Amino acid sequence: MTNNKQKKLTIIGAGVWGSALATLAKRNQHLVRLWSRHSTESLEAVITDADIILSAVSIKGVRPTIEKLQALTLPEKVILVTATKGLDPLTTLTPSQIWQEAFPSHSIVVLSGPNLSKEIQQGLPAATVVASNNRSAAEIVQAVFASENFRVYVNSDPLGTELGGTLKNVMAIAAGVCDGLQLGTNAKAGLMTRALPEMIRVGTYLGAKASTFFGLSGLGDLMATCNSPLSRNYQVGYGLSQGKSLEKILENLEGTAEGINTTEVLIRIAQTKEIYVPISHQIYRLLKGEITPQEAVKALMEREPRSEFHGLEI
Ligand SMILES: NC(=O)C1=CN([C@@H]2O[C@H](COP(=O)(O)OP(=O)(O)OC[C@H]3O[C@@H](n4cnc5c(N)ncnc54)[C@H](O)[C@@H]3O)[C@@H](O)[C@H]2O)C=CC1
Ligand SMILES: O=C(CO)COP(=O)(O)O
Repeated sequence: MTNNKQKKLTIIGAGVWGSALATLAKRNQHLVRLWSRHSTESLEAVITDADIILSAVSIKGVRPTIEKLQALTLPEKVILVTATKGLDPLTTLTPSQIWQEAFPSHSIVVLSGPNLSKEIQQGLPAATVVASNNRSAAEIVQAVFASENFRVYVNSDPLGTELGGTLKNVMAIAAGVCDGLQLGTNAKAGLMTRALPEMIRVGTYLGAKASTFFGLSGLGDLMATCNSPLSRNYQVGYGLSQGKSLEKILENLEGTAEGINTTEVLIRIAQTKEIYVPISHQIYRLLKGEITPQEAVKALMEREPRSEFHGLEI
């Protein structure tokens, strides 16, 4: 039996994040259908009558998922939510930009925040952001997920919200290196603090609001991911600091470390647009095997002296 508040939600992507989001919505008594490309049921069947379709696939699944949906009929009232934290290697676009391009008449909502999926699955308290140009669509998604253990905020900067969650993955790799090399609390504080203006420089260049990066999806997710061994991106950095090869680290990684692809795309953007991204640049060289973790630290420390808020308008 359905009531007015009960929504029909289809989640595409049954990885750890899609599954955690499904748990949250089910706890709120919504009708949830979780689908992955390996499901036996057809995508057409699981989106029938959906009020909301949420995509929690990794970045490489975004375009294939959109193509499958474009081949089906999707009424304009269906709200599309993207929870992916990545950048498209083909176009450098964010997932919400790709979704909006493919479905120009639909409301697109970004869901992003400090949300390590294992903690969410355990029912530990957490907060997140839903952001959209269409506030009422964001509020509908807010109501679907909000509970006593999951506090959901709304904002009107989907791009900034999305880029906070995406760019911090590169910084989480750096944080894993920092902890793995036992560089100490001062170094970690310095790294995380300097990470934020770097993210803001890129984000504002791409059209995001600087203030969004001080919220849950920017600073909040930066703190969560850079401080938790649960983060796959952190694990990548930590593994590299222990002399493991990237290939070996990925063999044992549970799920996707989006920061690897994001670093590559980000460096392409930064080089073309001449954006100063020193931390990301060293992570890029480290991931490529061009330098050791120790050399990355040395390169960061030996740069020309600069003023603290150079080039930043906050
Ligand atoms: N795990 C977490 O704590 C959080 C993850 N995220 C983001 O959510 C996204 C998914 O992350 P996880 O669930 O952790 O990763 P995962 O690796 O567990 O799951 C990835 C999902 O994407 C699907 N997928 C991959 N390639 C595909 C393709 N070519 N076509 C169709 N589907 C494809 C997989 O089937 C799987 O369902 C990532 O962008 C991640 O950054 C966001 C917040 C928290
Ligand atoms: O985005 C996340 C937490 O908010 C998950 O981080 P990882 O993808 O590094 O595990």
